[in-house]
Amino acid sequence: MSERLAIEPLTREAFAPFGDVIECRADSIRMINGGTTERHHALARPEVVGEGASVILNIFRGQPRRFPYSLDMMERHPLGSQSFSPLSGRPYLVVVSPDEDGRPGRPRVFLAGAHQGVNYHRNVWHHPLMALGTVCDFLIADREGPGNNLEEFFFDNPYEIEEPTP
Ligand SMILES: NC(=O)N[C@@H](O)C(=O)O
Ligand code: NI
Repeated sequence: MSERLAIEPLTREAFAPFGDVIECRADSIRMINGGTTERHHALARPEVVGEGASVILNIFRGQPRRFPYSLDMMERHPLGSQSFSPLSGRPYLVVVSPDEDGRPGRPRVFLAGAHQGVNYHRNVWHHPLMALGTVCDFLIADREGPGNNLEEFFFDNPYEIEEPTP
């Protein structure tokens, strides 16, 4: 019997140990363009390390996950951060874990709204993209460059995630 993981609402505070939430905030506003535009400034800072590395922008077109979902692995990117910003107007799941002696600890599952992006800090354990309901596009900022930027870990006992209730 797999251990079921609860789904939490995504908040800046709860996600802080793992990265940034990219969403409009009253304290991030800078009025620009003659007062016609709110600039929500520096909500996250992409990070890449290593000679010849650069930050790139990508679009991921994700297939929806099926539920109940068996969470059997996590990954991390030791050489760079990775951000996901939804482009399709739908919520999605974000799954992260603390590091425990080089392996992911108990995962935490967050339900992200269509107005919320996330930026995983460098080397933070997370599950690959989890789109919900239909094919969804996401704008991704992550790293291109030399070296291996992907570490995966497979659990001996997968966890289970139930379908999120809307
Ligand atoms: N492989 C890849 O670029 N995607 C993953 O890193 C992910 O977090 O979805
Ligand atoms: Ni990733």
